[in-house]
Amino acid sequence: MAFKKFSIAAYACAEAVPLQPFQQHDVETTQGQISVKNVTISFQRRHQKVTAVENVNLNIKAGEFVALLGASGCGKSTLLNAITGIVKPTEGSIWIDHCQVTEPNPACGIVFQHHSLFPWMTVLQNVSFGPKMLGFPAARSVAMQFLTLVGLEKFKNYYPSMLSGGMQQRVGIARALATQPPVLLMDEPFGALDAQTRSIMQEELLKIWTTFKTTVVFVTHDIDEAIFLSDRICIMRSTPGSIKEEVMVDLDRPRKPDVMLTEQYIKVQKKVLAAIRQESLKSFNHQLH
Ligand SMILES: Nc1ncnc2c1ncn2[C@@H]1O[C@H](COP(=O)(O)OP(=O)(O)OP(=O)(O)O)[C@@H](O)[C@H]1O
Repeated sequence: MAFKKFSIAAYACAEAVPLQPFQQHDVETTQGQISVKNVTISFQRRHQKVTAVENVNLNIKAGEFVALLGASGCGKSTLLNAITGIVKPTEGSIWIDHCQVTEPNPACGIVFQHHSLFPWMTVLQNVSFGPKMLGFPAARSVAMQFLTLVGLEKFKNYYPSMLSGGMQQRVGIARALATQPPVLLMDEPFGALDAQTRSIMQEELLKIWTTFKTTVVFVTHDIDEAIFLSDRICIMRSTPGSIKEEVMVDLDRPRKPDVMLTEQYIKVQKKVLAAIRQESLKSFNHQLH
């Protein structure tokens, strides 16, 4: 299937041809390399300057699954929003495939905690909206492929309000992937789901990622979620937010929930727990004062 190159200037400068859908895991992914260079992000809050993120350096390989893990308020969402181009770094720069991010750009698909589907559109209309906007030929059939990928092809004519929370998030994932972005940014996408649905969605996400090997940056508070999903966990420290430690997750793939019972998993968990607990206590005390 051939797709037009994106016409939006921010993405066109990468001179990238969008990934083909259903790219296999064993095919080496070359797009979606992220480079965060000396990034500091400050906000003006009334008369006070708030530094949300300070001097962050992070390199993410094409096709890598990286979790940003940290206590509430440590700057995870701010960093993610800077990668999307929604927030501008006060200092430093962010690059995707050697193209500097200066504005919101279609190289990144985004999934938030609360789905941001258009309530007046059907599931299919929601998923085909992005491809249509980017001028893809056959936007509807591309959208159908991604709906099939998340197992919701039978619900194409439903409106979002007719779906469960887990189904709405699946539509959100299909919508984010339908423009075939080299990077998928996920901000606590399963945070509002119950434990059972969340666990199923994590497995589903890994299956989708295995099929469509995009780079994923996944924000979460949840240690087990970060370990189960990712190749690497970046643990953030608070006030101001920065990367305290990186932990490699060298567990075999494909992963099933029972990986959590293995010695190897518990070893990674202990490492992450030790780093995060120190930071959580610090952040909690800071919020109290
Ligand atoms: N637009 C803004 N204006 C002012 N301050 C902001 C803005 N966005 C974020 N902040 C501040 O920056 C800090 C980091 O916020 P951010 O939302 O990135 O943290 P987080 O780690 O994602 O938190 P949570 O896990 O609770 O969502 C917080 O102190 C927050 O109040």
